[in-house]
Amino acid sequence: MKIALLQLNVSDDPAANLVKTRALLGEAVAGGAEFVLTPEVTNCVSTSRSHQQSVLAYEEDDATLAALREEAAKAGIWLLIGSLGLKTRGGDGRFANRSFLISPQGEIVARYDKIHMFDVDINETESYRESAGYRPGDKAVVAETPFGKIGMSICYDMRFPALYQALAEAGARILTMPAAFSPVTGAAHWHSLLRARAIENGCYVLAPAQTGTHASAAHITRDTYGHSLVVAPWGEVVLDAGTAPGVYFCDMDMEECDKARAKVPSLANRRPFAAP
Ligand SMILES: O=C(O)CNC(=O)[C@H](CS)NC(=O)CCC(=O)C(=O)O
Repeated sequence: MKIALLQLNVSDDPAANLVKTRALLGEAVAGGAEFVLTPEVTNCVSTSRSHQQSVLAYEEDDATLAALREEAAKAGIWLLIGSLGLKTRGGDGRFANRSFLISPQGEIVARYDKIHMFDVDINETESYRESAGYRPGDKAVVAETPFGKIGMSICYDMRFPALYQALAEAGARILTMPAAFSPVTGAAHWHSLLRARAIENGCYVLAPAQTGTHASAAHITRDTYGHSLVVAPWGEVVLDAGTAPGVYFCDMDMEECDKARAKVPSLANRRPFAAP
């Protein structure tokens, strides 16, 4: 089947970002994609909690979610909205970093809240405290589609292989890893992490990414790595989008999962062991 990854360079203005995302989604549909994926925080890249408070919405009011559901239904495609920053109720006021799988009827088939928060000091000038703004999820999610089960994750999750083992054990054959990756860690780790997750689980890895320098009304600049990637279950990188925003098409053949798993049945060969 033909899939398309949207590589985005969004700002912290959700309305403007929706215009861009819709245009690229239109190109993906015109190009024949049956499954389209967008990056992490498709609606808003921002590190300012006060700015997010003023522009983000609750799930039921979110204009990006409503519009993209409508587009998926109109086009009759599957759509993974890599994630949206959303307000949440009943907690401590932090946002959710939530991924959505949308059916060709425009229905929400599954939602997943990012579990692992990027609380990291990369160097003297670059540190992140994702958990200051976002409330982590605590539930792994596998979604059913006619072309195979999808194990959902987001960005920093990709560094925690136990999550993917659980997803693969639950039947996932596709692992989605939408991202807004740091350029420093991206150059060092991105391809290796994604290829490892594909190989060890015999799964397709689909990783649509944010790219470039993100404009911000709050004047806090942020750069992301780009390189939206598709890795086949045997570990080959079958798509690397480089750094330009745009629509990137790729073929996905689910028989490749069976072939890879037949060659090296590491999922089936797993063994229990006592803790060291
Ligand atoms: O903050 C937002 O708006 C949305 N969230 C993100 O962009 C998150 C947290 S800062 N980014 C990552 O997880 C990058 C992980 C990464 O770069 C690595 O694992 O090396």
